[in-house]
Amino acid sequence: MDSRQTATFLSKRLAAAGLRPVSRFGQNFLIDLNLVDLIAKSADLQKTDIVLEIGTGVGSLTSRLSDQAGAVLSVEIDNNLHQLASEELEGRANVKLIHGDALRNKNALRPEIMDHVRDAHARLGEDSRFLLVANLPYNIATPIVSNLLHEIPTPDVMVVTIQKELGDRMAAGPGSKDYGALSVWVQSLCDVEVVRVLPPTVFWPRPKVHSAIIKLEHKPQRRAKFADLAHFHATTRALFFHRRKFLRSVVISAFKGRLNKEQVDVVLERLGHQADARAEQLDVQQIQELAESLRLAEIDAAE
Ligand SMILES: C[S@@+](CC[C@H](N)C(=O)[O-])C[C@H]1O[C@@H](n2cnc3c(N)ncnc32)[C@H](O)[C@@H]1O
Repeated sequence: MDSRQTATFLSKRLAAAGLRPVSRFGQNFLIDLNLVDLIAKSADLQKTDIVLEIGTGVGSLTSRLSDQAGAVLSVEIDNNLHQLASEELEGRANVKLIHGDALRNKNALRPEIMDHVRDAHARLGEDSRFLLVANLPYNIATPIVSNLLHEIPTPDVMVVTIQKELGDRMAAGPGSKDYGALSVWVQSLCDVEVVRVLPPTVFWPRPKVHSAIIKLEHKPQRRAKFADLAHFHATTRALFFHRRKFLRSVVISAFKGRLNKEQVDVVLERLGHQADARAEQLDVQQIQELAESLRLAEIDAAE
């Protein structure tokens, strides 16, 4: 089927069930089946892999994942689509569908998700890989990826279709307008690769923006360097919260009540940051060093 035929098929399939795509749920279905294959292929799936998909839709990517992986867990917020996908995927013993919001709130996943992943790990063996492979709804792509990086097990690989602009932010380096807390957070733990930029025409209905298939490869040796990952993430977000302000005043206000101005100055001077430095000029390693020095200064100050 070419893209037009797939779009027609999908719209008929939904119409037969009395449904139409719901824009608030980011229901832009991938209609170029070669790209559905490219997403699955980029994950290089094996029969011992556990795959999480957020946004089952009508189950087209899910069925490919089920063919190639050991276990697939797919979450869909829309009850109508969840029902359609359940019919579509019936009889696939390695697929578990969950109906509900994949997020408990902006900062946490639905707890059931990781419970299922850990169960699958116990079944398939501790050496099995855990992957996120999904055509993500745009509005929750950042919290899904960011929150998963806090989870244990952390996905070994994430292959996701997201808004291109978000992919640019994940991959950006210092000095670029896209560089920010998300770039630092993601690159501190993963290698980031833009696999393919996708025009709106490969989706039905067409979104207003370009998308991209992004591959994130988790690097456990990078993670092992952090004494307190949650503190690092919170500090990174605070450092980029007021992009135009000087680093010194950003740090002073972010650490108010924890470090006084003199203590902040000691840290900044020791790391060689000038009075007019801004967070966006510091590379990932410099942000890591700054966050860790601030954490240690905070512990000293509390003693
Ligand atoms: C971009 S579509 C992808 C659908 C399908 N996997 C595909 O590739 O064509 C995103 C899907 O995520 C679902 N969704 C949106 N918000 C969600 C949430 N918070 N939790 C779980 N699923 C969600 C939408 O209903 C929609 O089916």
